[in-house]
Amino acid sequence: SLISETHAGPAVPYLSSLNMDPTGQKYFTIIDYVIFALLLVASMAIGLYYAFTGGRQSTTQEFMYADRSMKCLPLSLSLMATFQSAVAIIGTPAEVYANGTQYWFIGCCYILGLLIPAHIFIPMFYRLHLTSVYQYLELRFCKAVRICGTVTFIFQMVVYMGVGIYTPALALNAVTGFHLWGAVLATGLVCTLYTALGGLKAVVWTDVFQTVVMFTGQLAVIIVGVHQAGGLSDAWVKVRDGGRISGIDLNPDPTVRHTFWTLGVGGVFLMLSLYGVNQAQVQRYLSSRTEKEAVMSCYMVFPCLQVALMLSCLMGLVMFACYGNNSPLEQQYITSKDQMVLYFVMDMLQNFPGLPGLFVACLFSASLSTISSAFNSLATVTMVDLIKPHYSMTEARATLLSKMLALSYGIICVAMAYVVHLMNSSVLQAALSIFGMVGGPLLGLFCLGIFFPCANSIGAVAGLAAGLVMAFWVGIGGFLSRMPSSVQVLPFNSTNTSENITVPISTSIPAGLNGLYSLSYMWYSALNSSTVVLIGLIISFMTETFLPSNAVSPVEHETSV
Ligand SMILES: CC(C)(CO)[C@@H](O)C(=O)NCCC(=O)O
Ligand code: NA
Repeated sequence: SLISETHAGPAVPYLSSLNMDPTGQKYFTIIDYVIFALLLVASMAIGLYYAFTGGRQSTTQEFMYADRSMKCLPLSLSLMATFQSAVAIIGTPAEVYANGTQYWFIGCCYILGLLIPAHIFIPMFYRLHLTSVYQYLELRFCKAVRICGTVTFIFQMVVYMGVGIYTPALALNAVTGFHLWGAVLATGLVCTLYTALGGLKAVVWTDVFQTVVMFTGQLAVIIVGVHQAGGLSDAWVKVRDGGRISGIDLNPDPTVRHTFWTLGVGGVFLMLSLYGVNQAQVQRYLSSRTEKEAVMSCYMVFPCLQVALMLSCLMGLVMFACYGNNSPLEQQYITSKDQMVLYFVMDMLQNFPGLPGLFVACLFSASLSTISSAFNSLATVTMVDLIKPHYSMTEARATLLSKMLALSYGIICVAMAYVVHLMNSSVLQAALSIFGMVGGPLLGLFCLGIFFPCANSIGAVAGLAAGLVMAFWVGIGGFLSRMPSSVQVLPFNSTNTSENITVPISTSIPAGLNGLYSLSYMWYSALNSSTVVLIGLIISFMTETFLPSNAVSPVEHETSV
């Protein structure tokens, strides 16, 4: 069976430190399993519904772009759900518990991070009537640049999918003994099936359903948690006295992980790469009935994201109100920060049968909605950018092939989960770093094309390559140089967060390379996209000057806009 109720001893070594109640109260009850199963069944049912209604997914237009007939409300929920996975649900509360509400200021970057896509990227892409966002790169530069863009995107989403599917399964396994690979396979299978059968319509409508489950689960845990902490005012006093309510940190030092500048300004570039030029999102904009509706759906993402952010930050505060500085991590009931939330849920909600199940459904909803969007967008770009230009085929065959591609990406996703299993990092920072390291250069490539008419194809390819090299150099260099401290347990026992900050300050003005390596991961998008633009411009200038002009052949720039 997929779900085992007993622990596999040696496969999960840290379970011995879990201090399991001998009566087994931290295990799932049958109601919890039923609720989890219901989530999978309902998602599957939505997929089947769209497989057998409408055009029955018989054209690529329907499979990839929902016949370009979507309305703004479902689209906005789906846009939010795409990059809101179990990573955010688990990672944000753990971050807020340990370091206070500073991370909440990331909400500031949503303003420009959505206004710019709504008024610059969406109108342009929508009017070009693109089949994939990378087609723009061919219109602006040449086919080679398009293929580079597509391959970079595939890489980004495949890695991200691995993190997305593995995170909830791992946390669940560590805290409840829920079978790790059973959970990975169950979600991978269900998600692949409804995506391959129901196309974008199924993906969007399951996203809507899953968003509701996600918000409900979080809200339920917060309400019960506040009750357990002794009510609202008691909870507030505890988090305030524990120093978890952070004021705005205006420290301009770009190496400090979370300040107003890294989150509010660095975050804008992150948002642009996700909500401006990422195929998963652009596909949704392109599938709306009108351009106005596409812009509206982008606007509507703002309140949805704020609600999601608020719920996950509140969860961290409630956790602090319940545990104070006696974190389960410190007590060694768990082994990593990412297990905190589930431990909290299992610990506090024991007497509320069904609630742990609802929260697990919430976690998996968050991940299913992310992975399904990834499958669909990956199948789309592989078909439209890599296969169709080279092989002519009938519509029926193209649709069948797209469905097969969605299935294949499902298998790749499970394989990636295994790769992530071999690595070990804080999931929230890992996911946001991937966005910055691979999404950042892609953002730079689009900006080079859109804002700099003088850039040419050679410059674009060279710029993208330089951006990716910079990304991996700084990203991996930073990861390795932080290795020792990232393994250490954070100082939970200090009562004041400002004490946590003063420790590293003495060594925080490193020279040369170390300075670059200690750059906050929130600046990765900005750094890498600027690198692409800068190198792209320099190389364009050099090739225009030193090569005969017909050697670079820049294509007419956006004549149709
Ligand atoms: C990407 C943002 C900042 C905005 O959508 C947020 O949803 C987030 O922190 N996501 C983390 C990655 C994830 O949840 O998979
Ligand atoms: Na999601």
